[in-house]
Amino acid sequence: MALSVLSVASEAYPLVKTGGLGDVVGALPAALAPHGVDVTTFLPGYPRVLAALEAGGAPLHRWPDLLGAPAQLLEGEIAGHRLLVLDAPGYFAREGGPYGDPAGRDWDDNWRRFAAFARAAADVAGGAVAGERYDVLHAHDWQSGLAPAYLRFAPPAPDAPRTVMTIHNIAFQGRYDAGIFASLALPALAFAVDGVEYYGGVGYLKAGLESADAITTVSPTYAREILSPDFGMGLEGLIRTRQRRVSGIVNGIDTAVWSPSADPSLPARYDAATLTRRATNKRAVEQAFDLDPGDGPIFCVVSRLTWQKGMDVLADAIPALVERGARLALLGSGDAWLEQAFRDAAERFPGQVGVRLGYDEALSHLLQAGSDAILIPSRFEPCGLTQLYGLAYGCVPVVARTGGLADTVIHANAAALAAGVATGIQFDTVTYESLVGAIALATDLHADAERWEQIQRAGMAADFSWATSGRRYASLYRELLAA
Ligand SMILES: Nc1ncnc2c1ncn2[C@@H]1O[C@H](COP(=O)(O)OP(=O)(O)O[C@H]2O[C@H](CO)[C@@H](O)[C@H](O)[C@H]2O)[C@@H](O)[C@H]1O
Repeated sequence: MALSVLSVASEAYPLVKTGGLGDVVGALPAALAPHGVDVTTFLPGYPRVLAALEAGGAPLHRWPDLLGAPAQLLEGEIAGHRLLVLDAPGYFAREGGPYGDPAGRDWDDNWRRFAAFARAAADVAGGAVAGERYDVLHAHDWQSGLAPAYLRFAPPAPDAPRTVMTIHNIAFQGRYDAGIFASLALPALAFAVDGVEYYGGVGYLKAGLESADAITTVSPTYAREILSPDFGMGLEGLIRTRQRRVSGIVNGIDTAVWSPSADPSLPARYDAATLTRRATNKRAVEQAFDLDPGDGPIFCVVSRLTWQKGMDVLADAIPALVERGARLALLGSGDAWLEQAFRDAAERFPGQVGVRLGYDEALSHLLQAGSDAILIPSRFEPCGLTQLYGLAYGCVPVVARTGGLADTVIHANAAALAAGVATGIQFDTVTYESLVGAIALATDLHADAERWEQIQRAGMAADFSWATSGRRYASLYRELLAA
């Protein structure tokens, strides 16, 4: 019998995406359908999510007072799969992004917005909404972290769903003052070390990790790394005590969106047998980033510009990159001082460094299809998707050996090159020396066209579709139900 899952998240591509979370949540329904799992996605009713719903559908449920504001439940579709939306204008009818105003400042009431969202998700999955029944509630990241806690502290119900909490990014934890607890409508006993209490305040991700039946993160290496203080960011103790319930399931890529042979954003489509067509895309990258035309390698970056992503080290390495005859095309947005550092670099090296600050989905596809290599010097990376897109597009990933980057790229050492299995370049520790060393190695390998093509082809032949990981999530859900 088909198993039903409510996938609860603050983003899902193509309706709302600020990063990898959106990609993964958007891909899960199609990834799980072949394994007999029906996924319904549950999203907050941001203006662009509501705009995508067909007008006129009657609400499935109404909350007169959901932690302080009225709300209703609407139904729609996302990429051919079922979608539920929490329409709560008091919380979500705002200009700006999912988490902050148009200037990028976080909303002051995020704690209440995502508590209300999680409360509603727990109601939907827990049987409080007529007609809705789920075997599993799958919560993603801190914005949904209270949902497993609301279910856990609800009165016992015979067919309560099992719960899964997935960590996409442990750096964002949803940590608030103890003063908000009274407004969360949880029983007093929930404010405890093994409940939602976190270092004297309230922790949303912590609450989910403590309450869920299973914890997953998005690569096996990262699942091990978060047991240590360097990567656990304060949650390592809790994760260690629940270690038996933790697993790492690597993200796949949505091949309906990311296939160079069928990508509508590309001037020239291609596959592993027609790699020479990438030259047309490379010319388009040069134009889009005001780079001098040339045969030397173009390194690209598609990233949030933050400390996590090692962007400060990259900014330092730009002169060395240019000195080796390479060019850089960077698309990203994030911390103001990093944006400024890259603007300065583009001014200092016109024709060699091109920078586009902002978010541009189509341009991110072009960069993967026209650049020679993608630089990912992350200090930590739960899985990473841009290296997977790079592999699929013949844009060779140059990555720090951490988290999912370590799990998905085969380093071009002599043995891997001789065996023809190398798919990219890895380097240890995110320092200036190691990054410049990796850029130098990539530039040298690129100069040997035959060898470079072998690396590109090996990456393109690797399977990062959802086939394997979809099966692993389905088995996890089934194990929880059998337990
Ligand atoms: N300026 C821009 N314009 C257009 N597109 C841009 C962009 N900046 C970034 N993107 C896109 O956003 C996504 C980023 O995904 P990642 O997985 O690389 O990192 P992120 O840290 O957001 O995700 C977190 O969650 C995911 C999902 O689990 C984990 O893979 C990851 O390790 C974890 O940090 C990619 O689709 C990328 O192309």
